[in-house]
Amino acid sequence: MTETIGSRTAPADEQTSLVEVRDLKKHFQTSSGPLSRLFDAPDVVRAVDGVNLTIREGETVAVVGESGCGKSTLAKTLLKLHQPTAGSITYRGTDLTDLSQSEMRPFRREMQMIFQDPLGSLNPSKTVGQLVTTPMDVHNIGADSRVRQERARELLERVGLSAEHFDRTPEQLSGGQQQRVGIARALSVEPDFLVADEPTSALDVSVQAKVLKRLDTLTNEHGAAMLFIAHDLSTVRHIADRVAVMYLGRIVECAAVDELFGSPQHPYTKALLSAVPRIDPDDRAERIRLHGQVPSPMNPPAGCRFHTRCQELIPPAEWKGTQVQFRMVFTFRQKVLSDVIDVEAVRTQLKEDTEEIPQNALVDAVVGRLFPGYSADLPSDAHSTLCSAAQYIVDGDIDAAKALVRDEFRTPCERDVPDAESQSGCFVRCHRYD
Ligand SMILES: Nc1ncnc2c1ncn2[C@@H]1O[C@H](COP(=O)(O)OP(=O)(O)OP(=O)(O)O)[C@@H](O)[C@H]1O
Repeated sequence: MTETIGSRTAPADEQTSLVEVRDLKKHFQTSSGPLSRLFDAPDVVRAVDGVNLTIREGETVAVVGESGCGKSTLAKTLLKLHQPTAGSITYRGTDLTDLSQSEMRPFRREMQMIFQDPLGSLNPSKTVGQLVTTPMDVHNIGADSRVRQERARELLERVGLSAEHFDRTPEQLSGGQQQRVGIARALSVEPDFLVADEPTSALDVSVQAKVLKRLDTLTNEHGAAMLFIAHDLSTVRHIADRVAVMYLGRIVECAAVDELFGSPQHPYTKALLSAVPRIDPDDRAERIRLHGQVPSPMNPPAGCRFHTRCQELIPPAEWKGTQVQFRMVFTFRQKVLSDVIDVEAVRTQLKEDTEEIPQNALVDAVVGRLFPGYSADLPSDAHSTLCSAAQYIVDGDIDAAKALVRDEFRTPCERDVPDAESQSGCFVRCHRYD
């Protein structure tokens, strides 16, 4: 494995680090995957698989990525709501990794979480007032219950609720109001570190911006650092200082927010950004469509995990065509490897046009189904590999087809894991930046 670093410029104002996450892994054992059904052994879901992240005092770091990439697992593991499989979590210089739940208690006040589903995270039998005062009771904040109630009222007002909400139960509130209670409750114990897991995704679009603004203002006023989890980049632009882009259990790029939006480096970040709606027509970039599906975290691709979908996939040194052509033959390879072709369906369709199908017409049709372009423009040796693989498929020898394309269309991106480590907390994990 090579150690390759793509460093980005550090933010100007270096601050003391509050949370340090090093090579953090959280794997789940499950018995629902194909291997476990076959061999009666648990499959391993590599939900978080080698995350390095530094969060500084008072800083907001956003983690963004598609559904299932491991954001929530990262958030929960970081707070020790899940026990890490490997790696370390350090908070203000204390290694939390192996602390028991009781040893974690002193840190629970300082590290608070705001959940995605506000109602699910609020005890329905308590009033709003009780929900905000209870954490203060537990952690002994404020001289007596009168002071705590006073503080709860003040906080509820600051999140935009009024005295009339104080005696209601969560179910009597709207989603936006419930999430405001969640924010007030988390802030009531004066945390230094907040983890907000998609705090507005369950809310109406009309209230999302208001709740976010409130969360941002209050976190800044309290001087708390925040890890903010979001699906899409547009949500985080105005709230984050730094953004970490996550893909299949790993962070692929981390940069100061303006740098990430102004000059994204990782091909995955570029693709995510191209999907962000822009108001200014001059600012609109062409949408980058990624290839194929997100692979399973039970069986992630070797090397760079993004290579199977990457639009900037690196061709091997001996490749004679263009990068775009290599990307196309690689798509052909991926389709062969994942058994997407049904030769009988191709045969049936050809039969609609002609009774007697010439052998090479069937091979050409299979190539046409699997290759996303005009294959005759390819370098001749690549074109003949495509035809040979299609011939194997037509002959029913799918293993030979797979072996051929696997050998002939290799990319350096699948060889090594692009690694990243930087003092600044900003990096790109991509072989293009080796
Ligand atoms: N307790 C669990 N047991 C088994 N697999 C799990 C468990 N929790 C999460 N996973 C799996 O781990 C992977 C990452 O899930 P996670 O919820 O962390 O992703 P996410 O990026 O937060 O997704 P979303 O944006 O949809 O919330 C998924 O494949 C998920 O199915």
